[in-house]
Amino acid sequence: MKQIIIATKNKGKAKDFEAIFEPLGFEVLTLFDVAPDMEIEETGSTFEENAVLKAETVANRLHTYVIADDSGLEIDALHGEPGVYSARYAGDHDDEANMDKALRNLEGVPTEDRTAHFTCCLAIAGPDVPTETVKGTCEGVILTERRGDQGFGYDPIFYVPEKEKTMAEMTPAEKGSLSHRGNAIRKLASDLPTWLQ
Ligand SMILES: O=c1[nH]c(=O)c2ncn([C@@H]3O[C@H](COP(=O)(O)OP(=O)(O)OP(=O)(O)O)[C@@H](O)[C@H]3O)c2[nH]1
Ligand SMILES: [Mg+2]
Repeated sequence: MKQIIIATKNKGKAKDFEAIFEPLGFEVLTLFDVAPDMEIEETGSTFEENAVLKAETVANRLHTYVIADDSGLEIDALHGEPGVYSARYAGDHDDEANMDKALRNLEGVPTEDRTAHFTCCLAIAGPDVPTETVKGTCEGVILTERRGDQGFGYDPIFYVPEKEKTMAEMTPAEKGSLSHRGNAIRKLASDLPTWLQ
């Protein structure tokens, strides 16, 4: 089976990648498999800068092709917060505290003003090629309480009107069919055969 390395330590993200790449015949490896000691400080101020930083750091270390994902939630009524700080909004990778903070900051905001979107920037870096990036987005509405137990991050409060479900009420495959990550991967997919032999 072909292997693809995702420069992530987020197990929820890894599951999202597996739901999309496994049906295409790829085994998904993460930093836990290939470089568990690596901690990359995300010093960029945009999703793109952080995705490139993560992909190039790991590609330089391993001398092979690597994909990195930098992503986050932007809430319109909060002027784009939490944005690049999504993982560390209230506590470092504390999904429950992060959701509580978003809900608190949106208290009293009516449904029609609770619009938000997820963005996913993917960077693919390799030893002898310029790094490429692609972006995918997904539009939704922030609920007032959690619904569903799938996914990760803000999925239980991110409602997708077309599906009448939160992302946490979808299977991994259904989330992948419309998510910011799925949309970014589909843009990248046409390049994959030449990048990853
Ligand atoms: O509900 C969600 N559904 C998603 O599909 C999703 N995608 C991103 N996010 C949020 O944005 C942060 C990314 O930050 P991030 O790109 O730095 O990743 P991370 O730090 O979690 O892992 P790594 O890949 O850097 O190792 C994550 O932690 C989450 O809070 C999501 N929340
Ligand atoms: Mg991170």
